[in-house]
Amino acid sequence: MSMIEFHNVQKYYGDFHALHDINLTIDAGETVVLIGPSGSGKSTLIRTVNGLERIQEGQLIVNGQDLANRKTDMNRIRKNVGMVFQHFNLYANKTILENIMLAPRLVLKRPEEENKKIAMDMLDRVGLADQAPKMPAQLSGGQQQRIAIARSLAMRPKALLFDEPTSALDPEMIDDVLNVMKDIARDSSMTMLVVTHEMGFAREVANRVVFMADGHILEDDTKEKFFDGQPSNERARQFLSKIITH
Ligand SMILES: Nc1ncnc2c1ncn2[C@@H]1O[C@H](COP(=O)(O)OP(=O)(O)OP(=O)(O)O)[C@@H](O)[C@H]1O
Repeated sequence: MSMIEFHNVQKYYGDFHALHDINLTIDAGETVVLIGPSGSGKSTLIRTVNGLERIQEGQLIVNGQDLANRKTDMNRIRKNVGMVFQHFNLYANKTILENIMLAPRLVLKRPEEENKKIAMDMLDRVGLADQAPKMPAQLSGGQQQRIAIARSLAMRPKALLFDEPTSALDPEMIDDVLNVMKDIARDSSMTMLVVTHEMGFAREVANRVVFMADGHILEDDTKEKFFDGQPSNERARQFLSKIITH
């Protein structure tokens, strides 16, 4: 069953054509890594999936709902599709536990006791159950990003979008966040679309690697073909050799 389907999608910012004729299908449970040079449209593409950016032409079906249709309820989409950003934006004046319980309480009206239990389970899943009573500023950047992931998981989404989740972190914290993401990716019930330059993550857990440049998808391969064979697109080959040697 497909979770995300782009059919001939076009996206413009004013006159600027940011996404050109995007066709991409992601099945439920798949992990897809999206790569490409700066400005190629990766953030734009990922942000269309939960309606943070609207598309102008084509069809975008997420969890069975058509996002091109203005009548589609975006709140329903966002309940099922979580997003983790580069900057985690936790509420500074609330404890870690409160940060995680807030959205399920307000959006899902989840009963308090159950909400707390799920929040603690998710904290445990990201290895930070002992941090529950602390304030965000008492945690490192890597820990805060793991809290942001737990916060998304607490909504029990069907899909998670990650937009460069480790690129604002100090190097020694990156692996802790990637390990949490790998654990989620191995859970076959979760669909993941991840913008990252961390090719170790892609090699280990991605089902597919998608390469974008100038708003076009130029390559969409299984990870085996992408890493062990050769991407057929010349720009994808060049990009790959650059990010792997650096
Ligand atoms: N709100 C906006 N208004 C106008 N142009 C935009 C807007 N957001 C992005 N763009 C342009 O769209 C293009 C794609 O940007 P996008 O951020 O999606 O690329 P990206 O591949 O994620 O880049 P990076 O790796 O640097 O984050 C860029 O040329 C960018 O300048």
